[in-house]
Amino acid sequence: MEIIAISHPEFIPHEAHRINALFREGMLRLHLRKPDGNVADLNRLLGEIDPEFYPKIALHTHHELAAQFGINRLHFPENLRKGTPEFMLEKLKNAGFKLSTSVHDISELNALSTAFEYTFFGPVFNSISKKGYQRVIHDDFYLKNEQKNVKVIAIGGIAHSNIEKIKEMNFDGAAMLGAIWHSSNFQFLNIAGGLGPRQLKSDLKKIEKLQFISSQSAEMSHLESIRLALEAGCRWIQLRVKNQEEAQILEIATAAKSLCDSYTAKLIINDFPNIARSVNAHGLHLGLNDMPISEARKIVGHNMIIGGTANTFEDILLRVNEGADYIGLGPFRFTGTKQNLSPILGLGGYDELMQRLVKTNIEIPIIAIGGILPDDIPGLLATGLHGVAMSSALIQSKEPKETVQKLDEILC
Ligand SMILES: Cc1ncc(COP(=O)(O)OP(=O)(O)O)c(N)n1
Ligand SMILES: Cc1nc(C(=O)O)sc1CCOP(=O)(O)O
Ligand SMILES: [Mg+2]
Repeated sequence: MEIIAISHPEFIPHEAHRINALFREGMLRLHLRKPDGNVADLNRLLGEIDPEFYPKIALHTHHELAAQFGINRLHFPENLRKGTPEFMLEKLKNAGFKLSTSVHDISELNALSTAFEYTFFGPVFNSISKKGYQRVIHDDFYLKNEQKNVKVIAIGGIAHSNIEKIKEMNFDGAAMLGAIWHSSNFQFLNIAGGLGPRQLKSDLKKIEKLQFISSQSAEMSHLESIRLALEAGCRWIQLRVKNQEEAQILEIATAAKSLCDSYTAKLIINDFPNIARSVNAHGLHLGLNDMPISEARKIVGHNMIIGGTANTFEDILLRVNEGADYIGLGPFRFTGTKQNLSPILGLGGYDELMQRLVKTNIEIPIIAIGGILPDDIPGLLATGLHGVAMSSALIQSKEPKETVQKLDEILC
């Protein structure tokens, strides 16, 4: 059963990053349908969508943009189909385009050109998004195979609650609009959940709420700091080595990986995508001055977690658009652990940024970082963030095990 998403008919705030996020969560196809949208606005929106998703996008209007963006899916709304000669459709198909169309009268289904890969048919239920758009079939409808010339995708009023019904009616798939964009959340995730990629994501890409950042001092090496954190109970370790040759960092990372493996903890490598890949780390963390996340993705692949640093709302949007799996947002207060700190956020800064995320429906785990002490955590969690990353407070704790136990209780 194919699930196809249809864009909101108007241009909506932060649309590109919502679309990027939906694709990353497992959306397999998006029909970009902006009936009144002009070519400049559509061009701008496409420019903001991650190019890796262009093969999954079908254009309803302004087909002339397909060549510019390397898009090979074209949709022919009913009127456009009726005005396009068969030989043109065949020519497009033979040139490698995948064509789709829309039908509202059931008798037209088996007369459709086989140049089309599939057609939308509906509304099968009363539409959620178009008021007064009433269904054209009854509850006991069954689509016979001999009625179809091409695959038939049900459209109109599709939601989580009726998707099973669509299967029973023998449709080949379902297209959703209102259930995605009229929800206050990324409803698609709930509906598409369990279809594959999202399941994979939830298992492999779980972000721990307590993250330890390694550090080196006259008293303690990176590996010793990692052992201290592991023995205390931390299960998410970020190796953050500064001012050393890459070959030496690789050596430390290799030892850190076997140490983490022996405690079944996750190792995240700071700054170095190639080292993260070489040691088969669980994740990679990149700052705003490091390699862009989209480039690092090409090195480490899609299954490795990539976290990105942010200090402002604009940084967060950038990280979401780049495909970050979590965001390290900081600094909370001054810390000597990192040089050249960004402006300090304080509790007020987290509160304001978290509220903006809720208002714009952006969902991504946010990890607070920078000079955090155990007593800061309840206040930080109350802003809605996911967890915290700490270095000095754990290393300097007189009783690291008790401290981690206390932190786990607060964070769980
Ligand atoms: C969880 C987490 N958040 C932020 C950072 C900072 O990364 P970056 O901005 O690249 O700075 P350096 O750590 O490289 O100095 C982090 N490491 N982890
Ligand atoms: C690595 C790092 N990044 C920060 C940022 O604000 O981006 S603050 C920071 C240091 C975290 O260590 P501690 O808990 O000792 O302050
Ligand atoms: Mg960095």
